[in-house]
This record gives sequence, structure tokens and C-alpha cells, in this order.
Amino acid sequence: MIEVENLRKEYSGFVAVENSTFEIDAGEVFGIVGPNGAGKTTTLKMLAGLIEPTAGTATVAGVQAGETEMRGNLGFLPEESPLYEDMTAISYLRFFADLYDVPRDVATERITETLDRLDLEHRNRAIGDMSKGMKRKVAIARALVNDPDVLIFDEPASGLDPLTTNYIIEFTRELSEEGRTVVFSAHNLFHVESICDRLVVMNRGKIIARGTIEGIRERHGKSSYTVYTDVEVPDSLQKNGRFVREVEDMEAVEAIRERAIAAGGSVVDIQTETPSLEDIFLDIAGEAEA
Ligand SMILES: Nc1ncnc2c1ncn2[C@@H]1O[C@H](COP(=O)(O)OP(=O)(O)OP(=O)(O)O)[C@@H](O)[C@H]1O
Repeated sequence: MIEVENLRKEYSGFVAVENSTFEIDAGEVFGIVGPNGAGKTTTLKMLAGLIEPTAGTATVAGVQAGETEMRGNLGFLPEESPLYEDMTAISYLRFFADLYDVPRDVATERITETLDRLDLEHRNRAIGDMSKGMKRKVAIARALVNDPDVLIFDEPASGLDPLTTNYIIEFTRELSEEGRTVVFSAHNLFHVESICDRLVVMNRGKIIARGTIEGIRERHGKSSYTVYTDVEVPDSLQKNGRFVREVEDMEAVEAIRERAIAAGGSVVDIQTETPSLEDIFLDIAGEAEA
């Protein structure tokens, strides 16, 4: 559905995105993850056709990013959405529906349904008087006024309270279950883990890891095992009357078990430690820096 090839963006000679290549399937939830300044927003804006790449291509459903034909089928949620503070949510969304030539009756139904699903209260209140979470919901509804197949969400839940965050993440999941393709950026890996099918990790403009969460875990986040024995085995440390050794795989655990038995003892406990996605992410970024 989305194809990105060798995408590059320079701002006055500063390379913000470099050599970026990935594909996103229809109906997929695809994450772009990375620390501040990694190039996430720049990538998303190129996908949405809002800025031109310096080199490379991005196509959405076979149409070059930025073409009018593609924009009609795309909803973009900017990281910070400037909303018209004096307008009510309803009038603001109607205004955007008009820009997309959505017939009035269709727009009214669509806007009401979306705001119901987002559980937005006080929809006739001026946007300027709304909370941050409510404003974010209005901005999300705006990205949906043209009923697009492709959604590009830049940090959809950034800076929101946990309840609103969960709400928005759940809603994003539902959008994909309806068959829409969702690309979103985040620096909070918890969100990514809970809804992304696949992701790329970016740092300083480059993709430094890619794949499914499980794949990334497998490649970069190996579990470690702490094995406790009641007899000394090679390289073990004595601790509280037991012997402790940390190893990286199950074969090594088995080797310790055999050594313990040969020494007339046994393995008395094994603790498995699985790194969090946050740990893995820090590791990958550290490796890339090195
Ligand atoms: N219009 C611009 N002119 C010059 N440099 C820019 C411009 N926009 C972004 N940059 C720079 O490009 C790099 C990537 O920025 P970008 O906003 O894409 O990162 P990001 O991963 O979205 O970061 P954040 O999480 O902070 O939003 C940063 O170093 C940023 O300062």
C-alpha cells in the first residue's frame, strides 16, 4: 500500500532522513519509532506529501506522495495540530469536510459517529476551551472527515494522560481492524508494542532496526538466565549459600545442570530475565551510535 524507496530529506544541507526504504501493507499498523530528532516527523510529512523529498520516492496505493489523487485518500494527524480556537468541534470538522467536498448529510453523520466513537463530550464548546485530550480527539476526527484508507498519525498520544492515551491507542487499533492502513510515530514504545504489526526504529535520520516486535526482540533482546546451584560450577559466584551464574542461552543452562549433577548437586532455581522493549531500543540506539 505504501512504498518508500531511498527517501532522503535535507534541510539546508542538514540530512534529516537518509536512505530510508520500507513497505507497508494494506491494513497494517506500522510504527516509526525513535528519539527526538530521529527523523520521524520528516518521514511522515514526506509520506503525506506535505514536504518534498530531496531524493527517493514515496508512493501510496501506487500514487506519488503529494498528488491530489492520493491526498483525498489520506488522513494526516500532525504532531501539533493548530486548531481554530474560536470554532466548536462540530463547525471546525464541518469546515474541513467542506474542503474535501464531502456532502453535508454524509459529513454530519460521519462527524457525529467519529466523535461518538472517540467519546468526545462538549462538542459544541469552543475548541479553545477544550482540554488537551479533547483537542487531540478533534484533530483525529479531522483526519477522518474524508473517510481515508490511509492514516498517518504523528505521535497521536504524546503528552496525554494514560486514560486518553489508551482510548486513542484502542481507537487506532479499531481503525486498522476496519481495513485502514495506519502509520504512526512514537517515542513511547509501550504504544508501539500494543498495536504495531511491524515497525522501523530510526536514529539520526537512519533506520537502525526493522521488523515485527517479536523479530526485533529475538534479534536484539535476548533473554538471560540466572542459574542457582547447590554446588560450585565453573565461573559461579557464591551468594547466600548458593552458587549463581548468569548465562545467555538454554544450552548453557543445560551445561550447568550437567556440571552440577556431576559434582553431586543440582540446579535449585533458574530466573529468566527478558529485556523490556525500552531496554532493547536503548541498546539498538547505543550500538548504532558506537
Ligand atoms: N524545517 C526544518 N528545517 C531545518 N531542520 C529541520 C526542519 N525540520 C526538522 N529539522 C531537523 O531534522 C531532524 C529531524 O527532525 P524530525 O522533526 O523529523 O524528528 P522527529 O523524530 O520527528 O523528532 P521529535 O520526536 O522531536 O518530533 C532534527 O534534527 C530537526 O531539528
